[in-house]
Amino acid sequence: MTVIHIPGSKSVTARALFLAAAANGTSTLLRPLASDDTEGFTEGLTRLGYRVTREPGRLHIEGRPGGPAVTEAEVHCRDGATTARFLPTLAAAAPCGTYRFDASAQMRRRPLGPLTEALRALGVDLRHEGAEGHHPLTVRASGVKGGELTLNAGESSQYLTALLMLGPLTAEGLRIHVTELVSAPYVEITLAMMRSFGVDVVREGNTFTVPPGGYRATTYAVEPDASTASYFFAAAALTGREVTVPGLGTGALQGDLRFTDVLRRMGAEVTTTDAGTMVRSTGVLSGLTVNMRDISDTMPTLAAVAPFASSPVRIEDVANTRVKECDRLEACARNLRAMGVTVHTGPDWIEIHPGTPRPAEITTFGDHRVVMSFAVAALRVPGVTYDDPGCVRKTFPEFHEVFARFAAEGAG
Ligand SMILES: O=C(O)C1=C[C@@H](OP(=O)(O)O)[C@@H](O)[C@H](O)C1
Ligand SMILES: C=C(OP(=O)(O)O)C(=O)O
Repeated sequence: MTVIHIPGSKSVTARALFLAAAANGTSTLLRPLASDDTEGFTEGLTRLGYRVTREPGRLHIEGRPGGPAVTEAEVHCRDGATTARFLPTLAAAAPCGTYRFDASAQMRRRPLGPLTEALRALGVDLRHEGAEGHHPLTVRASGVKGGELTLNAGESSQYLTALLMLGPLTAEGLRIHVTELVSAPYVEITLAMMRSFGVDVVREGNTFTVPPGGYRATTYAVEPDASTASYFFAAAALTGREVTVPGLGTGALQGDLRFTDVLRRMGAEVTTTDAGTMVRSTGVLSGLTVNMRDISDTMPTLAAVAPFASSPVRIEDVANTRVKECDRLEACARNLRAMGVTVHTGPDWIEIHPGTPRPAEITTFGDHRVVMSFAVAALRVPGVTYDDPGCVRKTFPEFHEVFARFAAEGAG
C-alpha cells in the first residue's frame, strides 16, 4: 500500500490568505500550499502592505481590518485566477487608495467581467486598461457601502466567492442574487471558511446574505489539495495499485474529492474514512457518462485515463473548462488525438473512445493540469514528453519528482 502526502489546497490557501489579511488580529495558516499561485497571492498581499511572515509549514498574517497599509500599489497576479479575482476585490474595500493589477498573458486572456461589473454596481471606480473585463485594471478605492446585487457566476464561481468574502468588509453587508453558478462546491468552501473566520452567511436558495462587521483572526489548518490528489487516485486505478491520501477524509471541504466517485463508478474500490481516502484498482475500468460541472478541474484527469477504459467516456457540462489556463476541452482532445485516440468534442462536452495510445509530445499550453493529467496516461505509455513540463509550478512545483517516486514504488 502506498501513502501519498499531498501539498495543501490552492483554493483553501488563497481564501485563507484573503480572510486572514482582512481579519482583526494575527492569523496562522498551517500547511499552506507553496506554489506559484499562492506565492503570487502572498506577494500581492505584501505589495498591498500586509505583513506575512514564514516559518516552515506555516504562515503568519497580520490582519488589517482597515484595509491595505499603502494607498498606492502595483500587483502582478501571475497566472492565478484566485489572485487576479480576489485581490482587486479586497483592494476595493480600502477606505482610499489607487491599486493597479496586472497578470500574465495567460491570465490576461481569462475573463472577470461579471465580477468587475458587480464591483462597479457597488460604486467602485474600476477601470480596465485594455479589453473590458480583463486585466490589467486599476481600482480607485473609497470603501464599499454594500447593498443588493445580481450576479451571473455561470462562467466562474470565483466571482461569487470574491463578492462573498467582500461582504463583511462593506458598511452595510451584501445581498447577492445568483442567476447561474458553476463549480458550486467551491462556494461551499468559501462559506465554510468564512465561518471559521467568524462570519455566517445566510443562504436562501440562490440568495446569499452577508452581514457587515469584519472577520476574526484564527489558526487555520489547510487540507491537502483534492485536485492534485486526483492524479494519484487515477494512477492507482489505472495501474492496478492502491493509494491512500491522508487528510482528505469525510470532513474534507473540497468538492474535487468527488472525483473518487467517478473512479468508483468506473470500477475502482474507494474507501473514505475520517482520516483520508483510499483508492484500489479492481482490474476493471469501465467507461461512463458523467456530468463534471461541479468538479471540472478533474476533467483532464479523467480524459487522460479514458482511452484505457473498456467503453467510451463522455464528460458533460464542462463549458467553463474552455476559459481556464487554456481551452482544456480542445487541449485534451488535441493531445489524445496526437496519441492516436478517437475523440469528439462539443461546446460543453468531450467523448473519448477506448484505444491503444502511442507516445507523443504533449502540447501543454502552459497548463499545469494538462501536464499532470497526461503524466497519469504516461504510466501506461512510456515515451510521452511535454513541451513545457515546468508549468506544474502553478500548483505543484515538485510534481515530477513526487510522481516519479510514486511510479517507481509501483514498479518495485
Ligand atoms: O474558487 C476556487 O478556488 C476555484 C474555483 C474553480 O474555478 P471556476 O469557478 O472558475 O470554475 C476552480 O476551477 C479553480 O481551480 C479554483
Ligand atoms: C482553473 C484553475 O486555476 P485558477 O482558476 O485558480 O487559476 C486550476 O487550478 O485548474
